[in-house]
Amino acid sequence: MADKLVAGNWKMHGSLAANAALLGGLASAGELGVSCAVCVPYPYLAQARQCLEAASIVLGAQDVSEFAAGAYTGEVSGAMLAEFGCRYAIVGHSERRALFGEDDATVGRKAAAALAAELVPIVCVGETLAERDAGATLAVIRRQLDAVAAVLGGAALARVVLAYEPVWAIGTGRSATPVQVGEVHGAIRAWLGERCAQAAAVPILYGGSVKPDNAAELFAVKDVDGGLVGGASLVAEDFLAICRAAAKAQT
Ligand SMILES: O=C(CO)COP(=O)(O)O
Repeated sequence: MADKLVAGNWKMHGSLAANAALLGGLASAGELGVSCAVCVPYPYLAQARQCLEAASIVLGAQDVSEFAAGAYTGEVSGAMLAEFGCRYAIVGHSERRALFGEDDATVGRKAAAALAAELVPIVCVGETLAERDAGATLAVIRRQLDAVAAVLGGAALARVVLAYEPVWAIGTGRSATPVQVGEVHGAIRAWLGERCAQAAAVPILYGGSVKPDNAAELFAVKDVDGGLVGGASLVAEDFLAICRAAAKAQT
């Protein structure tokens, strides 16, 4: 079985001083026994790269432009991120969808742009509470995934990471239950199986209030290949505890 992947999403948090302490804590942890990434704000990529040079933790960005280059003020291309040592780029995070108007098609184009720059897109999908209450969870996720597949095609799905992040579980302290997570991850795996020969090898992460005290039970769920961690990734001991829980779940 491939290593689980734990990716921290710092969101718009940090400062040079705070990052130095956090990254120093991560770097001093030694071998984690799991694949691990931190997705930091753009200006801190160079700092994170330097601090994590000797560590096995890799870098990611939290977004990427759908465009390769040109007159797109404020945008950052995949090639730029690759130059700064990024391996991953989160695309379609629910905060980008809800607060910055990214629609399903845009998310698909961003995933394609990441792949074109040889980055691995971490494609986020997830339902709102209203959608869950209306019984629309799987339909919403299928719609979001279909839009990505429409741009990428089936074969390229083998090169992405998917992340199920129920919107109602993000930053709320209310994680989805293992049963809820298992149902959606199973549906995503089945969706992959209809499109991609390597469906079993595509990592499907869970995100939404992953903490040290619930990580083990979430990572034990079938088809959960790791986590996308927000708030807890800002505290070195918490993030490392989550990584250790993932490593343990592999064995
Ligand atoms: O949005 C998330 C990761 O991308 C999850 O955030 P929290 O872990 O803070 O709930």
